[in-house]
Amino acid sequence: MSYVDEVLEIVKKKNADQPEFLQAVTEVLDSLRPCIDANEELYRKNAILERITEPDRQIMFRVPWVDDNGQVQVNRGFRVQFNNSIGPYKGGLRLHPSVNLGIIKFLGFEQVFKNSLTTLPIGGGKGGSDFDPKGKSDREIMAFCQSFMTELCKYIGADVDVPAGDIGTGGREIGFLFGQYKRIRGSYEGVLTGKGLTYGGSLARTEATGYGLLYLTNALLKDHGIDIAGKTCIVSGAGNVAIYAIQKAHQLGAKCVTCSDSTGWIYDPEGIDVDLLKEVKEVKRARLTEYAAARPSAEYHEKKNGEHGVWNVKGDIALPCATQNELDLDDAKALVANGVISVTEGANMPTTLEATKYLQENGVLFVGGKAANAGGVATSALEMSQNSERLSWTFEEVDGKLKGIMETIYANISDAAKRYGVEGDYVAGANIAGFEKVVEAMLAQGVC
Ligand SMILES: NC(=O)C1=CN([C@@H]2O[C@H](COP(=O)(O)OP(=O)(O)OC[C@H]3O[C@@H](n4cnc5c(N)ncnc54)[C@H](O)[C@@H]3O)[C@@H](O)[C@H]2O)C=CC1
Ligand SMILES: O=C(O)CCC(=O)C(=O)O
Repeated sequence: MSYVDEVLEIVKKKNADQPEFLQAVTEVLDSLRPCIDANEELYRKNAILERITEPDRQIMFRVPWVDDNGQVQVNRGFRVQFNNSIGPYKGGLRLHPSVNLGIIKFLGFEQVFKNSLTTLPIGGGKGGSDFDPKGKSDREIMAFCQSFMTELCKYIGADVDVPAGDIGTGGREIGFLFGQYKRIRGSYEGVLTGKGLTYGGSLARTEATGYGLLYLTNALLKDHGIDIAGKTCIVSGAGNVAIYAIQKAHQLGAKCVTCSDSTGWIYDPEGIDVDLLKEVKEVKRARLTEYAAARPSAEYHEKKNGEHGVWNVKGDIALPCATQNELDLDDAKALVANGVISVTEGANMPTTLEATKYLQENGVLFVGGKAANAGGVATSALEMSQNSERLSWTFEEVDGKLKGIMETIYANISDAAKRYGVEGDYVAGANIAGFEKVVEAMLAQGVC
């Protein structure tokens, strides 16, 4: 049996109840085959695959907090510190009722490769809670964040582990978490990224994941002789990533005609109005029905199970920016039938394994989230640099570095795929390029 198959079997046995983690590991190890085969003896002797698929540590804790009725609520908190071979653990905190250990492990595992691709010195980790921020008052959010950080603060630090935002964790939550860390540890340090601009945040971090997604998409299309200007984009999600992806796509001359949230989706043939979307989602934290009510050109569709939603809309460029496994095989078939040119993932693992395979086999240019959405964490690393030197860079400086990083990521994943004889397979290219750097560091640091 090959080394990859042996380790896949072990991982499946050890983590049988964690489907998302198994999906992420299967995708990575399968696509690493050419690289592993070329170095099998060395990697096997050093148990590289066994070590890279097992987190350094998994922390789970109780998060008690008091709601507005005086009732004590209890949630479960997680931080998975996956691999710190190339830098301190780095990755977001997800607050969503669906969060469990397997989901945090899949996200932490992906973060190891993604962070390596950024070219910056950051290891991989992820955390979160099954707490649902929807419908909570600001005081309830603060109570939860303070309790969560009271436990988490024992395990993190500017040179140890630096959390950030993800689904359900935005500027408001990062502020409450930072305040509690400072209060307990007595240290004013860059322990979180995505901070407000008055207390150590970086310009362009809010925009970075969405902007970075478009910088990479543009580099991909250019390399294939395609002009992004004039193209139609289909976008899912209506949160941080989706909003700034739409904004940058419009700046580049494309038109985004859809967005979605967990209850429904919008088709707006005149192009999504970003200012209105920001008002509805960032300021009012409301549903997309409010967007439709204020915009005569928009149609609102209630989400129905089994329907393709935004993936049925005809477009050239698909940008999944909501959540994992939101684009399945049937959706992929609908996209191909409608002539989609590219799919670049703003979310983490939004496309199922079967859908990815179908898109690739049908000639769609496909770049997975580890490369395509790396602009967020890359800019977080730039925030860490600014905190270390006690300086703030201009928006143009940060945005310029972000663009350069995304273009380098595209060049590196494209080159890695070519080196291993799988030209144009950007999933394999990203996994190989991310893996090579981490493994070199692991080998240099001995058995740990
Ligand atoms: N915020 C960041 O810097 C980064 C985020 N990501 C990933 O991007 C994705 C989106 O994250 P954010 O925009 O930050 O979160 P967010 O909380 O700002 O927004 C998430 C959006 O997706 C929608 N959504 C959630 N589940 C959905 C579903 N089942 N169907 C349709 N819409 C759904 C929500 O209603 C919300 O509008 C996640 O997969 C996250 O892990 C990846 C890299 C960095
Ligand atoms: O900025 C960060 O550290 C985290 C971003 C993130 O969670 C992600 O890349 O999925």
